[in-house]
Amino acid sequence: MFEHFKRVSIQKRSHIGYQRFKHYQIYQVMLPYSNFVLSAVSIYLLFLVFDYQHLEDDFSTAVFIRTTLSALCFAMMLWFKRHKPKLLNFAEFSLILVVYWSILYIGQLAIDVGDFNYQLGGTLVLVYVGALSRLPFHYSFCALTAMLIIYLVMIAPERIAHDFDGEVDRISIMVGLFFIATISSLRRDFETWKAYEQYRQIRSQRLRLQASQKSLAEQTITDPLTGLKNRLYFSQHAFDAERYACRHGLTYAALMIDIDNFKQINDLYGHQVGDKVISQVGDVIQSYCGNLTDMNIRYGGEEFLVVFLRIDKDTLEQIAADILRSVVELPWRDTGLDVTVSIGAAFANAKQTPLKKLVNLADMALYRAKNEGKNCLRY
Ligand SMILES: Nc1nc2c(ncn2[C@@H]2O[C@H](COP(=O)(O)OP(=O)(O)OP(=O)(O)O)[C@@H](O)[C@H]2O)c(=O)[nH]1
Repeated sequence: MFEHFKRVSIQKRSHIGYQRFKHYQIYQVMLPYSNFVLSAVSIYLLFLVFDYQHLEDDFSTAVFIRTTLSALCFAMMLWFKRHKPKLLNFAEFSLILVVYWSILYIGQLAIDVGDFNYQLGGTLVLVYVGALSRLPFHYSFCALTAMLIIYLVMIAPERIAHDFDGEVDRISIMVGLFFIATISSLRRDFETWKAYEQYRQIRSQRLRLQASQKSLAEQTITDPLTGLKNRLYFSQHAFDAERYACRHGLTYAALMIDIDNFKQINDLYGHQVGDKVISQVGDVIQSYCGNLTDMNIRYGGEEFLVVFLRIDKDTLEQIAADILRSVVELPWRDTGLDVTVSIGAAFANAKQTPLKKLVNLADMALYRAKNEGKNCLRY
């Protein structure tokens, strides 16, 4: 128990933690259970039947008070639920007090006609606060205290004058009820905190799981060496890209880029240097194509594929020329390592040529570039 108190007070001190708890209390506790308030209001309205028995001439006043207040409670709770759920605690707290006051007021009317036992309905409101309401403890405690005071001011003096012993009994029962309802509210608060703790843990586990699923999914479509998308990504998105290009009647284009004499680089300088070359060529391609496409793929070992859905021939040629030049200018020159790439390009109308065929055309053009001296662009 002490541990629980300590934990609650530590969490309450942390402002953000407390704000989150408040949010939980409103949206996960108060909101779903707010219809209970309406059932309590219905019971309050049903007491009209007894008003008729007890009040004789003042019956119409009671009818007016009960119907007006019930309508107000219904309307207010529904309105707050819909428009201002954050104020639901305050709304229920106010309604409890107004309803309690009205019961005692009707009780006073009964006293005026000589009936001293018609305010006991007020104790049902105390029971409601302890047993049914989902108000946080500080609201419940304030409401219970206020109700006790209202009773002591409005009803107790007249009843003491009428029946001292009976009223002392009644007040002691009310005080007992006050303590029981207070303790119930406190226990409810602890349970809410506990439920919130569990909810928070489950939620953070779920978020962690979602994040790791997302990063795993990202990893499966990303090439770890270059950070570009891999062939799996291409096969997953090729159909959508093709359909989009067809629907919009686009002429799409593909560049197939392959590092020249790469086996030799591996053999002469080792695989680590080979990896660095692949990674740097990937950076060059990304720097020229990244803004124009998200189909920037490491297609094979030292082979890259770029698909453009909207591009004109001049821009494509400019990009290819920039890539050829930038790869040659890579800082490897100082080490005596010559890095160049060959590029095959293809253009096609999406309605007539499937994307797979476009890629084949680019591949064939790459083959020509390799055969015609490498370090060049061919169609
Ligand atoms: N370091 C490294 N080498 C790789 C990787 N993937 C493939 N390779 C190597 O790349 C080389 C490709 O060689 P080839 O297909 O003969 O092509 P090439 O030597 O570039 O010849 P051309 O394409 O005709 O210019 C092979 O030796 C593969 O082992 C990789 O991720 N890292």
